[in-house]
This record gives sequence, C-alpha cells and structure tokens, in this order.
Amino acid sequence: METACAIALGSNLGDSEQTIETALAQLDQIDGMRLGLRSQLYKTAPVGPPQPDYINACAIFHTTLSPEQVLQVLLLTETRCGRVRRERWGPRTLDLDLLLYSDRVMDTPSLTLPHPRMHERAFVLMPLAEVAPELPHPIRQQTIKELLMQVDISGVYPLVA
Ligand SMILES: Nc1ncnc2c1ncn2[C@@H]1O[C@H](COP(=O)(O)OP(=O)(O)OP(=O)(O)O)[C@@H](O)[C@H]1O
Ligand SMILES: Nc1nc2c(c(=O)[nH]1)N=C(CO)CN2
Repeated sequence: METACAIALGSNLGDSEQTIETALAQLDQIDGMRLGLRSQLYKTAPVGPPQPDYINACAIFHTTLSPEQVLQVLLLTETRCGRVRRERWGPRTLDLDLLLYSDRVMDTPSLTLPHPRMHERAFVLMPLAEVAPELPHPIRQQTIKELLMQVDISGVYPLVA
C-alpha cells in the first residue's frame, strides 16, 4: 500500500539547482519511493542567520516505506549529494525535510510530523501549495493554501530560466 508524503528540498551552497534536480531523481530511484507531482524551483531569501539566497522546491512522493525509513532515505540522499556541515539554520548543499506523511502525527527524538516549522515558512508553503494546495495540515486543521495566506511571501520568487 502506497502512502503520500510531502518533502521539502533546499540548497544554498554549490550548484543548488542541479543539486535539487539530482536529489529528486535519486529519491525516485529508491525502492519504495515514487515521485509524484513536484513544484518548480523557487529563489528564496534566507531565513535565519545572514547567508546566500536559497533554491527551494517541494515534491509529493508515493511510498511503501515507513516515516522512519523515509527519513533515513532523506538523510542518505543529503549525504550522497555532498552535505557536510551541521550548523543549525546555516548554509547547506542540500536540506531535505519530511513535511507530511499522510495525516500522521508523531513526535520522537528523531522525527516530528508534521515538520514543526512548516506552517510558518513561506519557502515551504509556496512550493507545496503549487503541488498540493488542498492538502490538510493534520494539527492546524487548515489546508496548505490557507496556511500560505497567513505568511509573508515577499522574498519567495519562482525561478525562471
Ligand atoms: N520532519 C522531519 N524532517 C526532517 N528531519 C527531521 C524531522 N523531524 C525531526 N528531524 C530531525 O532533524 C534532523 C535534521 O536537522 P537539521 O540540521 O537538518 O535541521 P535544520 O534543517 O538545520 O533545521 P530545520 O529542521 O528547521 O529545517 C534530522 O537528523 C532528523 O532526525
Ligand atoms: N529561504 C530559506 N531559508 C532557510 C532554509 C531554506 O530552505 N530556505 N533552510 C534553513 C534551515 O532549515 C534556514 N533558512
């Protein structure tokens, strides 16, 4: 049985556009992970300490893996795509977050679902609203489109080639 999950991708070091495309392709190659809709790429002003602009995107994957297994796959893909540093909210080659796993709500030391900061991040909600505007947030009881209307979207731009 496949379950839909939503994944956020972000990068602000190296060739960010290429890194995100490579990450999506690598995730789609993994047994039990199947890429569904994906957003376009967005250029976004950094949230947190001063650092370069990010490229962000979101994608829906259909998966037979458990939430913990999806997280492991994301961490493996981050490493494969050259992520090295761990400074909180600092620059990174690739950041992959598991935003939603169906309507699952959980909080363990390694995994919190939904992602605890997704509802306040325009750089997540804008690309996610492109692929899944009517998806409900299982805690907030609002759709992605409704959450997007409550955040400041200045600084989030579709990247046009
Ligand atoms: N929903 C989730 N998605 C991804 N990682 C999660 C999630 N919930 C908990 N984590 C944990 O967070 C760790 C990732 O921390 P990381 O350094 O990437 O945070 P960050 O990207 O700097 O901050 P943020 O979580 O605000 O994006 C992972 O090792 C993982 O165990
Ligand atoms: N615009 C933007 N800012 C960020 C991002 C990100 O992906 N995009 N990720 C962060 C660490 O999770 C911190 N700040």
